[in-house]
Amino acid sequence: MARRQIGLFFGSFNPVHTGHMILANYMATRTALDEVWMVVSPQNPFKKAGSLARDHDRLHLVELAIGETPRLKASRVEFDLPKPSYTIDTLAVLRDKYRDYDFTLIMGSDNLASLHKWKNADIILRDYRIQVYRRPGQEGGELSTHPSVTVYDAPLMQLSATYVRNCIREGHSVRYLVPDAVAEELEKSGLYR
Ligand SMILES: Nc1ncnc2c1ncn2[C@@H]1O[C@H](COP(=O)(O)OP(=O)(O)OP(=O)(O)O)[C@@H](O)[C@H]1O
Ligand SMILES: O=C(O)c1ccc[n+]([C@@H]2O[C@H](COP(=O)([O-])O)[C@@H](O)[C@H]2O)c1
Repeated sequence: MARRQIGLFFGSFNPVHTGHMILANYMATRTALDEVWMVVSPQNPFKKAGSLARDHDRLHLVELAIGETPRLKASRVEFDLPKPSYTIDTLAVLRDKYRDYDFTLIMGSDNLASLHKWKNADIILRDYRIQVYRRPGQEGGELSTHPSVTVYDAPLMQLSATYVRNCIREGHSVRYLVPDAVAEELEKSGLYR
């Protein structure tokens, strides 16, 4: 039987937005992947924790965003690992736990451009395939042509979690910037206000 192909889309998802969902769904339905797991990272090693909502709140929003969408899943695997969240360590845990699955990384071209600074980047590039999604105005740098990297052209959306957080703080609507269920929950909970 063919091994199940899982795409891992790591992110702070602070909060998850429509750009993330377009990317996750594109990778899950238009490439050789069987599923995409959206892995919520408690703490990106490169980002300040300052405006970061609680892990469980961010995970809940990702679960709401996914709803019943086929092939998409939310993962909390990093919640039980040391912080900050080093991707190589998470990959080792997942490989060990799911021996029948093949894991591929999914990332935006902005993250590819700084991948060389990640912990054990050389091992990540040697042992894993990486599916990259072009982010407006952000090229992936030299690694775009690495043999482990495939760059996909998917619909572009100029949107960031920072922009969504700023909208909320300034009292503007985020409807359509995030999935409906996420917009409702953000309004109800007062998160990022
Ligand atoms: N609009 C977008 N379109 C496609 N990919 C995106 C978009 N925004 C973020 N990504 C990708 O999603 C992943 C997780 O990103 P992250 O959670 O940091 O979102 P972000 O919107 O960039 O957040 P922030 O503004 O807080 O830095 C990264 O690989 C990033 O490249
Ligand atoms: O492993 C590393 O060294 C490393 C360095 C920078 C970022 N990452 C991971 O990359 C993912 C994307 O982060 P973010 O905040 O841009 O959504 C998140 O899971 C981080 O933990 C991982």
